[in-house]
Amino acid sequence: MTRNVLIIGLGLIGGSLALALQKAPETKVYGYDLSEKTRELAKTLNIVHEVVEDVEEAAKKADFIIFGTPVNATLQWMDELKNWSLKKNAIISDTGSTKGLIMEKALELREKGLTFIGGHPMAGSHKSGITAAKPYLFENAYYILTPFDDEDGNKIIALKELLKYTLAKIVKINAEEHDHMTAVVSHFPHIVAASLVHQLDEENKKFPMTSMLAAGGFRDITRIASSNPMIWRDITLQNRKELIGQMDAWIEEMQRVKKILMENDDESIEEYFKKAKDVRDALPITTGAFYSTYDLYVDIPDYPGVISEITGYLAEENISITNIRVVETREDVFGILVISFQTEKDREKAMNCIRTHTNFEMHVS
Ligand SMILES: NC(=O)C1=CN([C@@H]2O[C@H](COP(=O)(O)OP(=O)(O)OC[C@H]3O[C@@H](n4cnc5c(N)ncnc54)[C@H](O)[C@@H]3O)[C@@H](O)[C@H]2O)C=CC1
Ligand SMILES: O=C(O)C(=O)Cc1ccc(O)cc1
Repeated sequence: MTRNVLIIGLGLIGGSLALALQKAPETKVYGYDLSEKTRELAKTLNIVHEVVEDVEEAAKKADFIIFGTPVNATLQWMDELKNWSLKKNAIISDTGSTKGLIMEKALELREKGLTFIGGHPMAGSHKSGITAAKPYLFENAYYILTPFDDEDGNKIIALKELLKYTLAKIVKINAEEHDHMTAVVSHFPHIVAASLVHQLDEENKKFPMTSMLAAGGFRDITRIASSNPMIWRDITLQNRKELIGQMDAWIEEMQRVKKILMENDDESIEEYFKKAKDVRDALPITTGAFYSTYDLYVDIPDYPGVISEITGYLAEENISITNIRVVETREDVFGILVISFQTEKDREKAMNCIRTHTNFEMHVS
C-alpha cells in the first residue's frame, strides 16, 4: 500500500528530506511551500512527486505530514492543522531546530487525537532555499526525535521506518534536553559568529584594511553567520531562555580570560588554549557523529585550468562535491585545493580518480 507523505516547507531541509524520501519504496511525496517560486522550482527540479496548492486537501490524504518550515511558521501550521480531519493513523512531525514550544503545541494536537512526534535532523548548512537541497544531506548525521514519553511505540517505529531513507542515525531525546544541548552546540555559536562579524564591521570603519586580512580562521568561525536570518530569528527567540543561560556562562568565561590577560599570566593562557585543543581534538565531529564534511587536500601546480581539470575528472565519474576552495596560492609555491565531500566513500572514490589521472600529492585532514 502506498504511503502518502506531505512535506510543508520545501527549502534546504524540507527539500532535502523530500528528495531522500522519494527513495523510499511505495511512497508518494507531496509538497507545499508558501512561496510560489519555490513551488515552481519544486516541480522543475523534481524535489517532490507532486506539488500541491491546497494543503488541507493534501493533508487529509497524508499518512505522514512533516514540516520543513521556520519554527514559528510550524507553530502557526500546527494551530490550523489541529482542526482538520486527518487520517486516523496519520503521523505529524517536523524538522525544526527547537523542540520545547513545538512539543507544547503538540499537546493541543494530542487533545484532538492527533499524533505528533518532534523531529530535528542535525545536519544542514548556512545555505538556504530549495536550490540548496540535496538527497544525501542527512547521511550519517544524527536525526533527533522527541516523542512524548508515553507515545505509542508503533507510531515511533513507523516514523523511523520512513526516516531511515535519509540514511541518518535516528536517536530519541526529550524536548527540554534537546533545547539545552542544541543551544550549546548550535544556537549559541550562531550568536557568537554573528557578533564576531559585527565586531569586524565596527573595526573596519576605523581600520578599513581589517576585513581584507580576515583569513581562514575568521572565515571558519563565522561561516554560519551567513545563514538565513529569518530562520535564526525564530530559533533564537524560541530558545531564548537557554540562550540567555549560555550567554551568562560565556560572559563569565570572557571575564576569566580577561583576568588572565590582565595578569599577563603565560602559564594560564597556555593552559586555556591547551585544554580547549584537547577537548576540541577529541570531539566526534570529524567522524561524522555530529555534522561533517570529508575534506581532501590536493597539492596542485599553479597553472590555468588545473581546478577545472580536477573537477572534470570527478564529474566524469559522477562524484559529487559539497565545497571547493584554494587555501594557498603564491607564485613560488603549489596551491592547495580543498575539496569537500558528503561521505567518506565519495572522498575515497575521488582520491582514486585523481590518482588515476594525475600525480598530484593528496592528503586528508
Ligand atoms: N538550515 C539548517 O541547516 C537547518 C535547519 N533546520 C530547521 O529546518 C527548518 C527549515 O529550515 P531551512 O530549510 O534551513 O530554511 P529555508 O529557508 O531553506 O526553507 C524554509 C522554507 O519554508 C518556506 N516557508 C516559510 N514560511 C512558510 C509557511 N508559513 N508555510 C509554508 N512554507 C513556508 C519558505 O518559503 C522556504 O522555502 C527550520 O525549522 C530550521 O530550524 C534543521 C536542521 C538544519
Ligand atoms: O551550517 C551549519 O553547520 C549548521 O549550523 C547546520 C545546522 C543548522 C541548524 C540546525 O538546527 C542544525 C544544523
